[in-house]
Amino acid sequence: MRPVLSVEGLSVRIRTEGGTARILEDVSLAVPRGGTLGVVGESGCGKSTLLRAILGILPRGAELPQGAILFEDRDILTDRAASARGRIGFVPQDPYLSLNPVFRAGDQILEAMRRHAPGRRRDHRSRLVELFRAVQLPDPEAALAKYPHQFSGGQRQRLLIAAALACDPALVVADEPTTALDVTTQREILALLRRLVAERGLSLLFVTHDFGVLAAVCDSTAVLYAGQVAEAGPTRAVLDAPRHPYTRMLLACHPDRAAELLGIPGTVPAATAQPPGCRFHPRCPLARAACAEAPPPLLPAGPGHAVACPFHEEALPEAELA
Ligand SMILES: Nc1ncnc2c1ncn2[C@@H]1O[C@H](COP(=O)(O)OP(=O)(O)OP(=O)(O)O)[C@@H](O)[C@H]1O
Repeated sequence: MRPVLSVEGLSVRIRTEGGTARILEDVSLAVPRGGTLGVVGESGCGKSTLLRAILGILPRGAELPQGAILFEDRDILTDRAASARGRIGFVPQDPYLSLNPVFRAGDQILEAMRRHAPGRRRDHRSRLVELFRAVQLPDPEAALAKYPHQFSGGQRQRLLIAAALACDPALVVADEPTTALDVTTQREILALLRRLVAERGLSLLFVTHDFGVLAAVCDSTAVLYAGQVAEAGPTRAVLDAPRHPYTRMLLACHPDRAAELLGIPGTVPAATAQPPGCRFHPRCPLARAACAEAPPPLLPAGPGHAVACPFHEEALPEAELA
């Protein structure tokens, strides 16, 4: 079956006063229909920019992206009529910042439903109550009349998940939707997302910097480093048998996978000063001259598993894995 979303050779650049920020470079990945893809990487590696490109909301100064973003087989970068607006649900990172405090939460979602699918208010209303029930908001009828501050953080995130589902999207993209929540609530929201994917056949693109979250939700994973895909494959293969030196070093820092990425020695380069070739080479213990010459292609590393490093079979020095 063809993927619901297929990003092919996507490059995103933004002009800034400090030069051109080369944020994403030749990124390819796919979200299978009814499947979940996680995109993981350190802060600044381009996760949010990837989502913005998919949602068609790149910031001011962005050049026309190179490559293609095929959503239900049409390129939403070039085919205006194929615009994905309203057909891709979005769950934002911070439920506290994503609702207008002066309007009832239900009205805000109903307004969005009306914009995307004109129809009778009563029908939208009953669909929203059904969605509130599906995301397990207590007393769904009463929830319609409440203001955002009358919900807890976890309940607000449930509201936003309901909002993302309201227009019956073919794909839901979620930008670290549990980061702002406490651990227990985080677990509940992840369980909810898993259940919705299973019961509603949702396709989900999930951005995170937390390997634990990734393992809990995503069937497949793409590891992003400085705007390039370092490694991609089934989540279990990427976590249990990581191939790229970057993934191996990250996972060695967090053997229990429960912690967030704290990073490895060095920093992600500024987007205006990306190194040539493999962008990880200045931090890589396996690097050699060739790594600075051209970006390495993704090479097969197992069933459905690919790695952008020709030296991925070499052992890393012990010190890097301590
Ligand atoms: N509008 C912009 N203009 C210039 N550079 C930008 C802009 N937006 C993002 N960047 C740069 O692009 C790179 C990737 O940023 P992005 O926000 O996509 O990363 P991220 O992986 O989502 O990070 P985080 O996990 O911290 O949210 C960073 O170096 C960032 O400074």
